Amino acid sequence: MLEILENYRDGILETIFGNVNHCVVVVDRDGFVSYMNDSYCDFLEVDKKLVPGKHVTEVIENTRMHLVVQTEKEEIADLQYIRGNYMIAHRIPLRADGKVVGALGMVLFRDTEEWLKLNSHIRDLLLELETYRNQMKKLSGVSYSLHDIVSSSSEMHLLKDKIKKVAPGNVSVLLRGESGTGKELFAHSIHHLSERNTKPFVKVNCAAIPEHLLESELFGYQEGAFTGAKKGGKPGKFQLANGGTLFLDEIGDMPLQAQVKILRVLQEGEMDAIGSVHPQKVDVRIIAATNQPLEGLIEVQKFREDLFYRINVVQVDVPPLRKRPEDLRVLAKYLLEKVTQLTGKRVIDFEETVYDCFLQYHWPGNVRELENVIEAAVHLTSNEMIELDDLPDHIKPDAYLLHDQQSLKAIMETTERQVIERTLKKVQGDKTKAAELLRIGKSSLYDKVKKYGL
Ligand SMILES: Nc1ncnc2c1ncn2[C@@H]1O[C@H](COP(=O)(O)OP(=O)(O)OP(=O)(O)O)[C@@H](O)[C@H]1O
Repeated sequence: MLEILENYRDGILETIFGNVNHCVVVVDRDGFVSYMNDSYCDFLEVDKKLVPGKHVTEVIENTRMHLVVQTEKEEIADLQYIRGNYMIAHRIPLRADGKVVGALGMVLFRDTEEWLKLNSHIRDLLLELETYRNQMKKLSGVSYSLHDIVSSSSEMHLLKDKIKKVAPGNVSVLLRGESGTGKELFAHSIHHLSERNTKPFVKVNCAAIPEHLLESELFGYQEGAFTGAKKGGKPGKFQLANGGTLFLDEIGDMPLQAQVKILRVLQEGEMDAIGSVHPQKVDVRIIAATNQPLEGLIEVQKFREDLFYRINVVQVDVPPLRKRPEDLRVLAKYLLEKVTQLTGKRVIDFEETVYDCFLQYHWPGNVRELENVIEAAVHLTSNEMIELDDLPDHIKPDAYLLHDQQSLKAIMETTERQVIERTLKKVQGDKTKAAELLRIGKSSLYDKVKKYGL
């Protein structure tokens, strides 16, 4: 057996994988393609002879093969956004002599349509499930699950794994991260994956409710509690969420008085509606979110330390978009499809220069800002491909050159820095590849990386 494998390795690989309908790819330890079968080459429309030796990220859109070699963890039946649709793929680390030497990737279904066709017998089931899911969303107020969180970065992958682990329990979760990073999507997903998912998911935006109304919003009131109180009283968000999950968004803006009351509910499981003399039992799971440094608010006595420890049982940090450039392409495509479906306008993709521009911009408003930029571009463009001209000026790389009165040397250096930074991001920090792409010597690239502190 060993002899056959050693002498006829390529022939055997080709016989096993070459004749199957599935797409198969093998990469080495550094993520360079060692083998790709005919089905995969045909699907990607690439020349089979040119593929070996290329980095897998250059050949396969949104691939995670190079990451699987690093994480050494298999990914089974993962959804991967490619050529305008989701395909279903396995990625398995290849081990030899106790270490990972590469990875094997197999596409089980090239798109979700193929999956549905091949599985006509479960199609009805899927449709039925979808109907129930929609009904449940309406009943419980949940509109997103982990599947709706589009990403291809390892940071988000790890985060989703963490969510899957903490969701089933009853522990309080504190979601931290800049505005627009997707904290609310994670809150929905936690509820969706918990045993409480048939019960309500209720959101309170602590920053949007005026301070004097917050308490009655949270705890409700009894009839006649104050002048102007509604007949029959009004239930608060805690009562509405009973048995389910209460999502306290922007918890850093919660007034101190309301914080004391919330703490009591969390500690004793009971609350008082305004004007009521009898405490009421409530059972809610708390998920809180903030983009403020709560520790700083504790120091200036705007946030209670005891409440902080109660809600911060598990902390989930959602990274800003600029720290996960691998997500930009998949997110941009996903959001483009979302926007075009709503507007009905046919726009199919972005020019490569637009993706480059997205990579160099720092996205202070994160995914929400990306969505707004794409929405505006779809409205402005007259083409099927979004071009640089369709983007707002402030995110374009040359906006700096047009608006700033600086010396030519300073402008050239800024441009050089941006180009190097962008190229390094594109090749995941591989300096040899970056030097090749920029057609400069490796030592020259090292000097510039040092000079600009990249
Ligand atoms: N990974 C993602 N995949 C798909 N859509 C996303 C993703 N992340 C964010 N979004 C979208 O971006 C927008 C902002 O997300 P969300 O409201 O969850 O952010 P947030 O962190 O809660 O913001 P804020 O702190 O301002 O409340 C929403 O329209 C959401 O659907």
